[in-house]
Amino acid sequence: MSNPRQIAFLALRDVHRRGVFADIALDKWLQKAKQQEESALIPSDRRLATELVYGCVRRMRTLDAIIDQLAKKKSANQPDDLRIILHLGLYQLRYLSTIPASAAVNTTVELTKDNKFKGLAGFVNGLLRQYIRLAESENTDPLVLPDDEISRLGLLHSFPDWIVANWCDRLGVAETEKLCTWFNQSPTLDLRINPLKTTLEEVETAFQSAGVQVARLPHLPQALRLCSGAGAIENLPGYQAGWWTIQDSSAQLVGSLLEAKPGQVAIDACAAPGGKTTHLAEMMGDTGTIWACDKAPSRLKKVKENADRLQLQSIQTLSGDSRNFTQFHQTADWVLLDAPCSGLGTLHRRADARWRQTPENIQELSQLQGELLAETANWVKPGGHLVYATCTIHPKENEEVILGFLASHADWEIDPPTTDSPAAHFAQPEGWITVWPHHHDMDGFFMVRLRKQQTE
Ligand SMILES: C[S@@+](CC[C@H](N)C(=O)[O-])C[C@H]1O[C@@H](n2cnc3c(N)ncnc32)[C@H](O)[C@@H]1O
Repeated sequence: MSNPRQIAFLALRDVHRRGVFADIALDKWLQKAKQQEESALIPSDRRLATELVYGCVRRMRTLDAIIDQLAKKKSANQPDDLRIILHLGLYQLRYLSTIPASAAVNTTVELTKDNKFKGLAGFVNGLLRQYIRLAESENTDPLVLPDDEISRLGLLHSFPDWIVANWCDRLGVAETEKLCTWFNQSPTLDLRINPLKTTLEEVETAFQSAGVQVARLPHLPQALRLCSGAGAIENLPGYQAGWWTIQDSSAQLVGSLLEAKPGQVAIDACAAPGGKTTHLAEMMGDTGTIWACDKAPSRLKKVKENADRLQLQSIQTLSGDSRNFTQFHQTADWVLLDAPCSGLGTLHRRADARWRQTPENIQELSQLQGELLAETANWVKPGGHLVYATCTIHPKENEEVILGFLASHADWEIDPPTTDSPAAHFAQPEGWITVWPHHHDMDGFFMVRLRKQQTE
C-alpha cells in the first residue's frame, strides 16, 4: 500500500468510525504501509498523507458545509466512507495549490472505485467538478457563508461556534479571524537549550553544520526555532547528549516564572512528560529536591526517560492524584501546577482537539483545576511561590480559577514577573500572562505566579 491518499482514507476512517486520535491513526497506517512494502513511503508521499489526514480533520466543518451546498444529500446523510472520500477530494481542491485540480479529481474518483463505491464514482466526479466550475467561473468562493459573524468565521475557518463566540467576546471579530487563521497553520518546533551541557551558540553552530536552519526567538534566551524540515528529532545534533529538549517557547516562559535557586525544594504537581520539571532541574543546577508528580504512571516514565537523556539526577517521581499528597504540606519553596486543561491554546498541534472539547468539558476541567490549585497551594511554605499554567486560552480555566482561589485565600497574592525576566515582556496589568498565538507566534498559554505571605 503505497498510495498516500488510500493511507489517508484508512486513517480518517479510524478517526471517524472509532474515535481514534488523528496522529495515532495516521501513524498506524503509515507503519502498516511500511511493513507491507518493506520500505517506508517516499518522503513526499508521507508528507501528503500527513497533510491530508490533519487537514481533513481540521477543516471538517468547512468541507461538510461545501458538501451540504453542492449535493442533494447533506454530508451527515452520506455514507461515512463516501463523506471521507469527498473530504479528501475537496480538501485538495480548496487547500492544496500544489496539486492540479485534474489530479485531485482523478485520484479521488479512483479512491471511490477502490473503496466499494464504484457506482458513485460519477457522483463524486460531478461534485468535485462542480466545485471547480463555481470557483473558476464566478471567481468567488463556492462556499456560501452566513451573515452572522460567529457562524461565518466558524464555517469558513472550521471551528465550532462556541469556541469562536468565546474568542469574539474577548478579541472582537477581526482579531478572532487572525487567531483562527493562525490555528490552521502547521505547528513549529522550538528547542530549549540545556545550560548544564551546552550553550545556545554551540547548538546553533552544530545545527548549521548539519544543514538545519534555526532562529533565535525574541525574549527567550534559551530558545531556538527549527526553520527547515529537520527529519527525525533523535538524529539531530546534541539530542543523545542531552543538549536540548523540544519545548514550545510559551512553555519555556512558564519555566522562566519559576525562579527556583539551587538547593531549594520544588514540586511539579502535574509533571508528565517532564518538559517543565527538567527545565526546573536545569535552572536549579540539578541540585536540591525536585518532585515530579503525576496521576498517570505510564506518562511519569517519560519524565524519567527525559531526565536520563538530559543527565539530570535531582528529579524524583511520585504517581497519584495530586489532590491527595498531604505529605507535601508546607514543604516547598516552589510549586508548579501545569494543570490538565482543554488545550484550546494548542489547536494547531492537535488537529481533532477542536471537535473533542465542549463547554461542559471546560466546566469540569475548571472544577478540577480549582481543586488542584487549592490543594497544591498547601504544599507551599510561607513566603514561597506557586506558578499556575495551562495551554488553554479559555478564561474559565485561567482567570476565573485564579480569581476564585484568591477570593478564598487571603494570604496569597499575584507576584508579577520581575522586570529582568523574559516573562515581563508578556505580562498584563493584572500580573498574569495570556499568550495569544496570533500576537506572539507561540502556543496559546496562560500563566501566573502567586506568592504565599510570610507568617508574622
Ligand atoms: C499539561 S500536562 C503536564 C505537562 C508537563 N507539565 C510538561 O511540561 O511536560 C497535565 C498532566 O496532568 C496530569 N494530571 C491530570 N490530573 C491529575 C491529577 N489529579 N493529579 C496529578 N496529575 C494529574 C496528566 O496526567 C498530565 O500528564
